[in-house]
Amino acid sequence: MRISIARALFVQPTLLLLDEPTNHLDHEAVNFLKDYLSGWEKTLVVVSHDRDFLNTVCNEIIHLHDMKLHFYRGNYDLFESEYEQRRKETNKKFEICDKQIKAAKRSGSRVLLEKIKNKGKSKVDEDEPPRNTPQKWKDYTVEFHFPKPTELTPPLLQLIEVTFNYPNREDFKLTNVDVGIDMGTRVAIVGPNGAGKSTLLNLLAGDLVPTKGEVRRSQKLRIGRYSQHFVDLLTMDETPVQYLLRLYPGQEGPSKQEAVRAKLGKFGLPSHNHLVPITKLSGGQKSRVVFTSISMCKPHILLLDEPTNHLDMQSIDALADALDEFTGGVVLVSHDDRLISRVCENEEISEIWLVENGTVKTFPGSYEDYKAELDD
Ligand SMILES: Nc1ncnc2c1ncn2[C@@H]1O[C@H](COP(=O)(O)OP(=O)(O)OP(=O)(O)O)[C@@H](O)[C@H]1O
Repeated sequence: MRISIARALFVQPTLLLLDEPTNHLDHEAVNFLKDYLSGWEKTLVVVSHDRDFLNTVCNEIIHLHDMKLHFYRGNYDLFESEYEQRRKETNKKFEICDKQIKAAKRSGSRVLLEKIKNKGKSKVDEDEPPRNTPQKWKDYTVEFHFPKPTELTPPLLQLIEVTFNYPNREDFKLTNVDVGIDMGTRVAIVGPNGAGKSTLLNLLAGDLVPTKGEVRRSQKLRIGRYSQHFVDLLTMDETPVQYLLRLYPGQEGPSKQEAVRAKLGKFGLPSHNHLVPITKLSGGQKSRVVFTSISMCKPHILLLDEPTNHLDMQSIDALADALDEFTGGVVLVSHDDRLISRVCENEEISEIWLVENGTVKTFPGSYEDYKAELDD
């Protein structure tokens, strides 16, 4: 990511187009990019889910809503408050019109009903308000949910005095790694790019085997994992419904297919995408299939590596809400400030693991303290 951004900036373009530029960048690199782009005098068009980044570099927001582009002046915070205002005003107009239509129907006055409903339209449909009468604002809702896991006796997962290095990589080694996860644990793994955060997560998951030391894992432990690797591993020629029914055939209810579709819908995958091959879905849509699958495996621990890279802001908030409610353990590697802040909100139950200089230490402070230390 650093290389492709450097390449784009180097040619000093008149129009700079950036698609999720903060994905994969560490805190320092994001700060550099924010400063650099704040002084950018030419045109910049950016797609990003990074609220803080948008607040710093943007002075106009284009919002795609209800199949139309809506233009807002100002940064993301201003967009958000104006959006909310537009939403409230639209719904208020809709409610007034709806009340008038209901009152006219009750009165039995067809003339009055036509007058309200028929502004600019010749045919009156009793049940459907015509398109030019005020419509209810089309809200976009998404709800993530991870079911309550069965209780297991602690410790759930432990790395004891672990050392790890990749074959033929003399320049990188993790040593003296001593960490543990239990039900209710909230951990954010932080550190610079290339420090070993994903490596640590892979050691916890059992995908990598320590060179030295011990891994203790509760026998019945189920782990839910998210990373780009898992998105790439989806079977692309299956539909989301086929894929999930193959993994989890025992669905309850009269229709197994409908049970799976209801879950996909909650995770924000529109229904017209449920029955098309996964290969035709966008990155964000594929990641919703992975999240649905994680939820269906009823995990005790969630190991999440950059889960927000393809998610929109509403979905990031929905993920944060779901993690908040989840009673199992959560270990998160993310460059998304907002998500880490949410996961580590309660300092009593959360920990920051700092991966740096070849080892892992618990940072003595909050995530805000960690960021302040980096900014000094
Ligand atoms: N499969 C592999 N084989 C050899 N070296 C690897 C492998 N995977 C990662 N590395 C190296 O191990 C080091 C740590 O990588 P890792 O992906 O764990 O870092 P990270 O902290 O997650 O980085 P980032 O923030 O950029 O995602 C890097 O130097 C990387 O080049």
